[in-house]
Amino acid sequence: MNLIIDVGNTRIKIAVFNNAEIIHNEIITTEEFYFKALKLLEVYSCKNAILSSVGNLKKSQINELNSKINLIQLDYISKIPFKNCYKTPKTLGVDRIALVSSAASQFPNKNVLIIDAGTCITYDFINEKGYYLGGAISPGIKMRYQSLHQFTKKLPLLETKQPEGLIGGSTEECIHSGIVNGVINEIDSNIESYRKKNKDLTIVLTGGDVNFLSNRLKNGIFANPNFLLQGLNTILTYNL
Ligand SMILES: Nc1ncnc2c1ncn2[C@@H]1O[C@H](COP(=O)(O)OP(=O)(O)OP(=O)(O)O)[C@@H](O)[C@H]1O
Ligand SMILES: CC(C)(CO)[C@@H](O)C(=O)NCCC(=O)O
Ligand SMILES: [K+]
Repeated sequence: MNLIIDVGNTRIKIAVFNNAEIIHNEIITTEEFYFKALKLLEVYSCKNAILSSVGNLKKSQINELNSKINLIQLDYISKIPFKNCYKTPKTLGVDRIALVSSAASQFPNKNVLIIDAGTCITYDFINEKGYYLGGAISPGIKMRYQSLHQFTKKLPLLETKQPEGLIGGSTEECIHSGIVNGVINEIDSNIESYRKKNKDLTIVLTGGDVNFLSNRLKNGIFANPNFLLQGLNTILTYNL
């Protein structure tokens, strides 16, 4: 059994894999981290673990866990199942390394565009030769709501909501239209651009907003909320 930990910018996800199958999956807080990890180690008698962090987790918390189990901390020197052509490999987010590893293992010899709609929306492209070329980073849905509120005097902080239509008839409707229609147009139009350049393109959508977005986007997309966790499990297996 493998223990898989994904420390995102907003939330920590912890999972247990039996070979390629997820048998436990939950979202935890920073405070719960050590207790929950230890508990899962024992309950499932995990032998190996991997941790990817782009967020806040204290070094001491990681060291504590490291003393209990063989823990791989994903970084830019970890062994990965693709060729990294990013111009600044040292600054590439480890979450993106995990997503691309997932694509390399689940869709070998395919052009794959991975869209992770989380705190940020990231686009990552790996070609059929297994070369990772990069992609794009833009603000996530929640971040867009927060920034409109934070950087203006008059705009309220709203929860994500499907807009009634294109033309917002009130302050709230205008915000929902601007953000949600904006994100959907951004994603659909990026997909179109990638499709024009790559005839045979596999598209994967993941991240905290996957459910909100998947039926609002144009067709032909694999929605998989566990794509990043699966990538971490792939890297762990690859490094043992
Ligand atoms: N219960 C929730 N708490 C926070 N965000 C949520 C929740 N449910 C859905 N979301 C959405 O998920 C997004 C955050 O995604 P996710 O949980 O993947 O972020 P994360 O843990 O920071 O991971 P990453 O850093 O990889 O994006 C937010 O934009 C928000 O709209
Ligand atoms: C882009 C985020 C914030 C998405 O979680 C993360 O992957 C990150 O911190 N990346 C570092 C910059 C880069 O990937 O080039
Ligand atoms: K993300």
